[in-house]
Amino acid sequence: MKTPLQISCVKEFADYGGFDATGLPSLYVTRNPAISEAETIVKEEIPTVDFALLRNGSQDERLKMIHDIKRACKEWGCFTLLNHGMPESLQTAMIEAFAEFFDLTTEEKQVYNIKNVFDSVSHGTSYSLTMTEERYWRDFLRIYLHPEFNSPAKPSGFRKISEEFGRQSREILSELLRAIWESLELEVSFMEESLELKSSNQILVGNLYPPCPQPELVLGMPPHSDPCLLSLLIQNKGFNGLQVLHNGKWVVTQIITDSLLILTGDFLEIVSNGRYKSICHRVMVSNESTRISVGTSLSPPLENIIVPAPTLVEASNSPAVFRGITFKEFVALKCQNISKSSVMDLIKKM
Ligand SMILES: O=C(O)CCC(=O)C(=O)O
Ligand SMILES: [Fe+2]
Repeated sequence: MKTPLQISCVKEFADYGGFDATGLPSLYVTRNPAISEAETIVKEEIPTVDFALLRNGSQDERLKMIHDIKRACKEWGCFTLLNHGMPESLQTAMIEAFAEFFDLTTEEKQVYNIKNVFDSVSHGTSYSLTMTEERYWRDFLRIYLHPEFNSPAKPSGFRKISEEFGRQSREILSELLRAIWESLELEVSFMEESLELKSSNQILVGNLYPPCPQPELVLGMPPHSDPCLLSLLIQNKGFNGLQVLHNGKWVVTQIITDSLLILTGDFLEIVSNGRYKSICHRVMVSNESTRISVGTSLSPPLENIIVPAPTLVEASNSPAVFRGITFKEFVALKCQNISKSSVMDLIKKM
């Protein structure tokens, strides 16, 4: 029989129930309840943006949305997107398809065991690839969807659903990026040329957080920011595990079915020369329900060197805050430096 530590994924570990007798292995203990109690966790409303008004509203309505996006990006780094047009049935089907993948046998999933962050389809556990001492209560399946489409062979419906989910979310994220550009008073052509939005890198991730017997001691994901321009998140009904850091307080997000949650990423911070910061977020887990979240993000093509937008640098009369960097190099750096500030510091110009 396998002992808990020979079991590599949280799902197997939770299904196996080995911790009942042995307690939670110390490597999963990533929270100190005494420190956690001192933290402020609040339920504040995060800003909302109406996508229908951005797309089809009058000129005034559209301008108001650009203004709302600017405020949300500056003051929060996230917003709830309403009237986005993605059918609820497609969101549910995507979550279900990931659930079916996680329910495959260990042998079936093993084919995709992660070896490299750039693997086109990879299954793994915890947060960082470089297996540190700490483990997080999360299994994941990550897929590079665009410019080349990839999919696991099983479950059988996965390919079709992820293709459609990817296409619709890419359209939404691209439109939002254009609006973000406008909010920074940047030429959209700059984005088309230097960021090559048409061949942008789209990644799809499904996260599984099984119930944990001692949720107060673990984290599903540590505080982090996403290495992308912008990401979109949905989750299954039930436990609201995602928290975003806002003015020094952790705010519990409520991802409701008819809305999408949008988060700013590190490359938006780089391109905007620090005007829009990437948002720091973390994930809590429940002792009762299994949480599944699905995120998809747009990033610049792997090999393009991305610099802070020159017009923003000129306009502010101050030098560029960050050096130019490719997505590929940035992700490699990020894998070695989990905390966000250290990675951003590494690429800051002196
Ligand atoms: O599970 C969530 O809500 C967030 C997942 C996340 O932060 C990520 O995949 O980067
Ligand atoms: Fe994230």
